[in-house]
Amino acid sequence: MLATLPYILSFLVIATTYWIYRWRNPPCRGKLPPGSMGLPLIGESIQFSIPSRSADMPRFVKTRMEKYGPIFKTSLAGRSVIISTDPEFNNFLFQQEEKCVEFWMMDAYSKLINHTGSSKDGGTSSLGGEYHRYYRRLFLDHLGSEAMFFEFSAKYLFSYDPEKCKVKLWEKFSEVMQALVSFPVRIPGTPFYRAFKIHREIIDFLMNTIKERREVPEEMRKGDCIDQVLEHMKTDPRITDEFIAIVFFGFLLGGTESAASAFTFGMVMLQQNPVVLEQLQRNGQSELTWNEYRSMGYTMQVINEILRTAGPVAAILRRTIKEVNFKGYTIPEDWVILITANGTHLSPEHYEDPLVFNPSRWKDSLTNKNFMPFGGGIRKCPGAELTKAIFAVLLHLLVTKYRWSVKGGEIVRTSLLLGFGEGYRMTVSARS
Ligand code: HEM
Repeated sequence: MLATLPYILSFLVIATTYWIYRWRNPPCRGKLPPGSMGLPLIGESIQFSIPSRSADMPRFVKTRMEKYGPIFKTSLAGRSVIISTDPEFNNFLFQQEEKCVEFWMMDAYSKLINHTGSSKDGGTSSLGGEYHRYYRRLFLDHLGSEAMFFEFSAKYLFSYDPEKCKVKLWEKFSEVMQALVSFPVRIPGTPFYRAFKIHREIIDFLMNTIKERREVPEEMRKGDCIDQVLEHMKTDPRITDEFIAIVFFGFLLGGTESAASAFTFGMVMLQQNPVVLEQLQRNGQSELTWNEYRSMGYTMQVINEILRTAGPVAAILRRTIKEVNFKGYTIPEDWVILITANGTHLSPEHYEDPLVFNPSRWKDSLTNKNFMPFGGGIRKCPGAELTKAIFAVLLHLLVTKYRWSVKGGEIVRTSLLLGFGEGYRMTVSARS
């Protein structure tokens, strides 16, 4: 036995060295983008999750962009990942939906919401591409241009009343969001475990709401989204209560947090830039009508600038379903690509003085190829126009009817989200 020990040890050393080598140099038929795969197994997950307390792009992205350029590799939560801040590559990827890349959620997120959109997994066990199609149809058919942010959306979807309902949905959603990039292990005490339990509570709450509504006589229903869904259910047996609960969960999680945090960020920026605020006030003297909205040149410039600087959706995730070749790099199949518009919107290469809040930079055109706050291609945010309309109305009301001052707070960015630490405290009072 003793005689074989040196052989066993040598074998272990060689196998471990080879494993580490393979970890650092993943197999690829061409040239992978530069970058570091970090430590075996955990990769660079820890560095990725460290928040930055500034309005600038997340530190994780900034330091790597400076070192490696706009496209780089890393490893996060057990996955091989390419991060792209290159607008050309991002626009290329938006056009490659379902050809070379597909929608992807971090493993923790898919496990949390019991949803895998991946064709590799055969679509989701129960939902898959159907989830996406139903989701979009329901959104565009029903929400039209009236819904707003979290509680407004919840009210519109299923007549949720935050004042009367004992379940404080918003607080629960915030907790779930904090666990979106975590290792998907269901061990008590971990953020994932807690988020998993809260997610189940929310789904049960939503399923219960659907069940209760079913018992209400048709003539007494509220005409909200649930009522429409109950009609669909009569003719389509695939639409179950759980399916709808998951769709609503997706709506609330996907849109409302981004819009609310971008708007909060905008209020802070306006307070810090009195010249912009004054110009908005001058523009907003008349009553707001549809024609007025369409011609709100400066307001639209302010909205663009809020979306550019706030960048509430810091990551759009895709998985390669085929090898992707771009600008001399090869990205193998089954890698995750994290598209971060912040890396473009806050880069001096694409915007002069990117941290300066300057709506006038949009005076000649409100669009350009380096501006993608709502993503692009077939997955582009269906709430984009709605968000801009709501922002326009809210800004108009705020600057004409109210004054506000920021009492304290800080901007906290992670590589995925825009947040405000303990919250931003503001006082808002009506103008006399
Ligand atoms: C500042 C506000 C918002 C920003 C920056 C934003 C951004 C985005 C982005 C980048 C995507 C694409 C994700 C991807 O390609 O994987 C997306 C998708 C989506 N957004 Fe928004 N969004 C905002 C507001 C909203 C609002 C208010 C709603 C609804 C009330 C909404 C509903 C959705 C939905 C349902 C999707 C999924 C679309 C799909 O899967 O095809 N968004 N959003």
